[in-house]
Amino acid sequence: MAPHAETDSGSANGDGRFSGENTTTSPASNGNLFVVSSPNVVYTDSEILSKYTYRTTSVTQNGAGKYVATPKETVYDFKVDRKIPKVGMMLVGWGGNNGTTVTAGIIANRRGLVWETREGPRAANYYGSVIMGSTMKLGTDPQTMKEVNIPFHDVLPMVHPNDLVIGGWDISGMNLANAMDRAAVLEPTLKAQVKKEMAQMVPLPSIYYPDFIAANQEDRADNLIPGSKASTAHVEKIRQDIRDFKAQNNLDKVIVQWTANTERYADIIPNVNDTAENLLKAIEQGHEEVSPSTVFAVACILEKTPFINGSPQNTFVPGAVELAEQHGAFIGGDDFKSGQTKMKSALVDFLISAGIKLTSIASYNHLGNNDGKNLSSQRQFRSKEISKSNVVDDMVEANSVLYKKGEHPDHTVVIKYMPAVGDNKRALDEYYAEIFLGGHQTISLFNVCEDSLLASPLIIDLVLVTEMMTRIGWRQSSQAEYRGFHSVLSILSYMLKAPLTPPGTPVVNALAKQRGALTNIFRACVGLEPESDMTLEHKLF
Ligand SMILES: NC(=O)c1ccc[n+]([C@@H]2O[C@H](COP(=O)([O-])OP(=O)(O)OC[C@H]3O[C@@H](n4cnc5c(N)ncnc54)[C@H](O)[C@@H]3O)[C@@H](O)[C@H]2O)c1
Ligand SMILES: O=P([O-])([O-])O[C@@H]1[C@@H](O)[C@H](O)[C@@H](O)[C@H](O)[C@@H]1O
Repeated sequence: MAPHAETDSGSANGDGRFSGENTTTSPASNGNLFVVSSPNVVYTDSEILSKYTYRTTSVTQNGAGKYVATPKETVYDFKVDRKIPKVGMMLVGWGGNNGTTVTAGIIANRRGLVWETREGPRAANYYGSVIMGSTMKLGTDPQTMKEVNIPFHDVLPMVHPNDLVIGGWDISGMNLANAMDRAAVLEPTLKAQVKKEMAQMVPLPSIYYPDFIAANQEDRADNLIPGSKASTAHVEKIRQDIRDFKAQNNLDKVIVQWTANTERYADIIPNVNDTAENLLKAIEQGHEEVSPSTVFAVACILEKTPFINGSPQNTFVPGAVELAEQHGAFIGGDDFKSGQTKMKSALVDFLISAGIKLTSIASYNHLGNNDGKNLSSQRQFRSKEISKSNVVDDMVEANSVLYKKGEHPDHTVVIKYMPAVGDNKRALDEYYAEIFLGGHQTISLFNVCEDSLLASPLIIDLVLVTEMMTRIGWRQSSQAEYRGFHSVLSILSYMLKAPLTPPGTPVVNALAKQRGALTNIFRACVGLEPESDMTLEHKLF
């Protein structure tokens, strides 16, 4: 690859900051903060081209049953489209606690709002967003030997959330200002500053198949597309809604997220939803087992609009995954990982990788929002119980020193609906473990999660990362065409409880590994090695 060249429109300033072009209204999205000086990285007006050597270790077993570890190198070419597009975020369940909260939060940030609270003034921020609120190590200053860390958002030319155009659907026709009041999440002094704008926002009518969510949701359902089961007409209506939203707002692309109620699991039925062809036929025939979320997924796939499932149900039945692969459309899920489970995946990772034998997890919470009301119905709770329970599997299976094959900690999940606490979920967890010489360690946690304020930044991260993935191409040899990543975006796993992965690939739930994958894939796209904590430069001199 030719030595890296900076074009006039993207040149390093005197201080080495790279002032990229295609700036938008938001300062933080104003190109990259840095430039990579490498023969493997080329900056053009429209692209970042990098050659990346991916180093892994292939492990086999020899005749004597001994592992043989062989270092492997694969050279990839990555291409990043540097033009930051105008992006729409369409939420299914826009009138819910998460939908109203994330909408108010983006408006507050866009306008730089400050509001009074009992503890004094508070200013809009994106805390809790890994992309907007965290940093990554770029490298080390050779003079000072100190780490240089940059905002995560600056590693690639990503969209700024302030620039997102927001819309969506809800079975409740309440405008966003009244729905924000219904959610009872935000301070009145903040609501007062955004309610005028939000009162103009009214969710599009949506599809409602009563059997998939709790019966106690029926009283909200006053904003419906006719029809109480799947149909091709429903798919086409949703596709048209997406096209209309894109045209009305002059958007380059749209990302759709499901933040509507948790549905019951759909049965996987041969000749119904097991293949793409059967699923489309089942929808055409109005099969009762096709859920609203799967209809939305199919509509988005056919519209080549990325679709992310923020709830725990099995939206992506095998036929939906196959359809996404056939159409080269991005899908991702499942179930935002906001508070109790995020803590669990970090704590379990720490305990087991410290050689402490976790033997039981009691995971209880109660909450009083509409999500909790929906989950008070057993079939909807079951969807959540699955996503909250499976999050430790990979960490347990990876440690054969502590756990025999098939052995795992006891794990129970309890969720109770207690209206009085509203959106401020109380999570009570007990982690019980065996330690040295028959000892025990008991960790009890009381974790008050303001659920929508924790989930809303994840909705933003999912949109920003998904949109970025639509602008990244890869190939394995210079003769090949660039392609997109696999349709199933497992790179999103850090934000999700039950990560969806390409068929046949393993699920990684360990939080540090998930963040490492996100960080290092984005670094690779600008030709940088994975973050290494070896710091040999501080040890070998
Ligand atoms: N907030 C969190 O911490 C968190 C974390 C993980 C997952 N989740 C999941 O996110 C989802 C939303 O959470 P929430 O607190 O905003 O719930 P919510 O009940 O306040 O909002 C859900 C919204 O979806 C609407 N809806 C239901 N069915 C619909 C359909 N078919 N089409 C369009 N709209 C529909 C409802 O009217 C409601 O306004 C839930 O499934 C929840 O389990 C939330
Ligand atoms: O905090 P977390 O484990 O990510 O998950 C939350 C659950 O604890 C809560 O009971 C449920 O109502 C929310 O939708 C969310 O799933």
